[in-house]
Amino acid sequence: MSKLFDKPSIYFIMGTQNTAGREPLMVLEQALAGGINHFQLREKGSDALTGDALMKFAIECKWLCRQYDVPFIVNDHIELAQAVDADGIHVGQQDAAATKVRRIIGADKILGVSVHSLTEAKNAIDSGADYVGMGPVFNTQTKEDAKSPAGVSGIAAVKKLHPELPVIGIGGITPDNAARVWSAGADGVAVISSIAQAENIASQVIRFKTNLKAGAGK
Ligand SMILES: Cc1ncsc1CCOP(=O)(O)O
Ligand SMILES: C=C1C=NC(C(F)(F)F)=NC1=N
Ligand SMILES: [Mg+2]
Repeated sequence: MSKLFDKPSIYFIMGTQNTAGREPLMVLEQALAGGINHFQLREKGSDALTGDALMKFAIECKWLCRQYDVPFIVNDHIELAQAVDADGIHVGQQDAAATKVRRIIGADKILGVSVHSLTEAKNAIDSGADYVGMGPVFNTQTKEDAKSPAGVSGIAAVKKLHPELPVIGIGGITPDNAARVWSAGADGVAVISSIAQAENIASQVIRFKTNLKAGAGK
């Protein structure tokens, strides 16, 4: 299997509440056409899909990702990830313990863990995480209970101690600041609103790629 995060990964994350009223599957298809490298279904909030509607939506997202050979990751909901045979699951510190999740999903699925410190990063590695997400890096309105922006120092610190651990930056990332996350050593950038709410979604993904490639040269 190719390296999970061939640098720099554009990791698109979306739920039905992030698309500013546009058809979510159209948004995902456009992002895939633009060349995202990973997709995470993060269905949260009061008007989030549930039950059969969520299951149906998740299956449709998964098949779109399959058409573009992009890993399909489910946030939080292990049972949903299992039910639709997702490629992986992403859990936060308040979700099921990563060790338990790894045992449930098995060795071949992707396990991502949100971390906010070196200790949490170490625990994630010991729990069998394939990558960690760190943020919010910049200001974000997308996650109501987000911690205050931490900048890129945490990413640099984790990469220094664990150079082999893929680290994804998240929170307020746009084409204009993505290179800063990249030059701090991140293996990829996770993006919700800057892609999901872009005028032209595919071109916005291409803008991320172009700016990251340019930033990589620095
Ligand atoms: C899920 C999450 N975790 C930390 S910030 C964030 C939201 C990121 O959304 P956006 O890319 O729109 O700032
Ligand atoms: C809260 C989150 C933090 N990081 C990530 C990822 F980008 F996948 F690492 N996803 C999340 N849902
Ligand atoms: Mg969570």
